[in-house]
Amino acid sequence: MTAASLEVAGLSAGYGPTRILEGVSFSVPAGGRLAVLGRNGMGKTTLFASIAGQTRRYDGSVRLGDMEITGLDGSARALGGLGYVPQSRSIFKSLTVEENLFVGLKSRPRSALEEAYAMFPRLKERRRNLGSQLSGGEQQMLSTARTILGQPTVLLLDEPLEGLAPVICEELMAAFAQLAATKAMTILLVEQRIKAALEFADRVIVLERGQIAWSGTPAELEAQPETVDRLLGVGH
Ligand SMILES: Nc1ncnc2c1ncn2[C@@H]1O[C@H](COP(=O)(O)OP(=O)(O)OP(=O)(O)O)[C@@H](O)[C@H]1O
Repeated sequence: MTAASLEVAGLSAGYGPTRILEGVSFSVPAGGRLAVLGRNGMGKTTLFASIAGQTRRYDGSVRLGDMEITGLDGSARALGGLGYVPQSRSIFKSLTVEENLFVGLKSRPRSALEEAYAMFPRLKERRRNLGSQLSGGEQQMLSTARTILGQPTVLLLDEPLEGLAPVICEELMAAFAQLAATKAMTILLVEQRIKAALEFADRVIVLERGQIAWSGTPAELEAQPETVDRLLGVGH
């Protein structure tokens, strides 16, 4: 698998009559790592859900590599190579770890499960445990691994570190960095833990009320503490 570029142009989207995103445009080259930052409620999840085809679109377009995916529904976008790991860590709690991973395999051979276990050895240890018996960090690993088994060309990770202990955050970020280094997929990351996000990314966009308020490199953002305060709030 090789990574695909992602191009979002003039995207306005929301829920029913409620417009949340207004004219959002950015692109990520194949193999790029983009951090999407912003305070609570600024539209980060809505952006990912819109790229994944799960909101109402009013205007604009989304391209995945050479493919225009604007008119496709969520499952067609997934088949086209878009991997979405939502904030809710949607795993099947009444299935075992391994059964959850089978769902991600689609038509791939069972042996491909080893890719998931190599990325997250904890999942192998717990492969016969039910989803409901996993810690928050393990649920995040499972949700991510299941999506990655589908070999997406663009991967959206929505707040993977939310509510996790620092040691687990480090483990997850190391796995994401390893994945990014393979250049097998382009990765977009929404994260409230700004330091971790900036260490991971090569580009950053900051959302404010559904629009892009700032974009640049992690080093540029770190050199502008007033921008960080203004757009990301005190305490980050
Ligand atoms: N299903 C929905 N229906 C209507 N409005 C929604 C829905 N989901 C989110 N919103 C609204 O859209 C706006 C943006 O929310 P969104 O979850 O995209 O923000 P966010 O930046 O991801 O926030 P957080 O960091 O808290 O996850 C908020 O005002 C929110 O109340």
